[in-house]
Amino acid sequence: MTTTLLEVDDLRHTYRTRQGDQTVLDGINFDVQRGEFVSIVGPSGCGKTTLLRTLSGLLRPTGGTITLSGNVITGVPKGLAMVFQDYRASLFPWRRVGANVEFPLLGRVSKAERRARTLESLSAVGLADAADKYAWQLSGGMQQRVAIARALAMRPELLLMDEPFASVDAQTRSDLEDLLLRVREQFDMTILFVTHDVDESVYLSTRVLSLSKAPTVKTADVPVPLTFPRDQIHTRENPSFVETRSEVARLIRQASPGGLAAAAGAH
Ligand SMILES: Nc1ncnc2c1ncn2[C@@H]1O[C@H](COP(=O)(O)OP(=O)(O)OP(=O)(O)O)[C@@H](O)[C@H]1O
Repeated sequence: MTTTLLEVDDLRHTYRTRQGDQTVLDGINFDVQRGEFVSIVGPSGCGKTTLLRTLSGLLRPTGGTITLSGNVITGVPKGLAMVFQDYRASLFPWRRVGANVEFPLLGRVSKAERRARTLESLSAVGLADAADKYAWQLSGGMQQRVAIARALAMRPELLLMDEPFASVDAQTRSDLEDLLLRVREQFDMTILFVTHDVDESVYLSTRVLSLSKAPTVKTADVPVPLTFPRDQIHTRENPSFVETRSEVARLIRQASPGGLAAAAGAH
């Protein structure tokens, strides 16, 4: 039986600046069921980050409602964690890895529980031995694994990820994708994942939502007809993968005709 974890109803956001108003989200509707892995794709600047910021309670939308586990979000909700693209800005470089993972739990759970969760989360991302290192001593991919461990330690019902693998090299990215699928299963998490990468969206997800350019609406809700576990070679060769990736790529192209080439005036 599926149960709804997140409900987004007619979500709207207009930035009010000195240069004038800019409507970014223009009535977005979707639900996420518990256990789903939903990716969001759309043209650059369409408001994906704005959407995640409203979902995380960091930005109050100018219209619509967001409900998590039946509660309307009015501030930063419990049960939610977020991983950003820029791991350098999200970790404290001068703190040890263990202290970074533990940080959001301070004042929330007992010391023994913090220790246990930190160890479990770092083990899950393959960094149990790195707890005493400083974050600055780690590679980019390892730092992003620490950021994932920190999110896991919070035991979130919903994990929001904003292009988390966009700043690492291709091999590290594949490794992180597979790691994320493993920990999702181990921790029984629901994930909402923003990415620019069509292949990544299909590889990871149970469903892909595509957005138009701003003022932004949802243009399609594409189910991914692939089972888990997934495999970087075989899944990507699967005809269902190839077909779904073409569909998502077409949707993005339609949303942004000409793409960057048109924006740059290229022929
Ligand atoms: N704090 C803000 N004040 C005013 N305008 C903003 C603010 N944040 C974002 N915007 C504008 O809102 C629009 C959407 O930005 P947002 O970062 O949400 O898009 P995005 O889809 O995540 O972009 P990208 O794909 O390039 O990462 C952009 O035109 C941006 O300039």
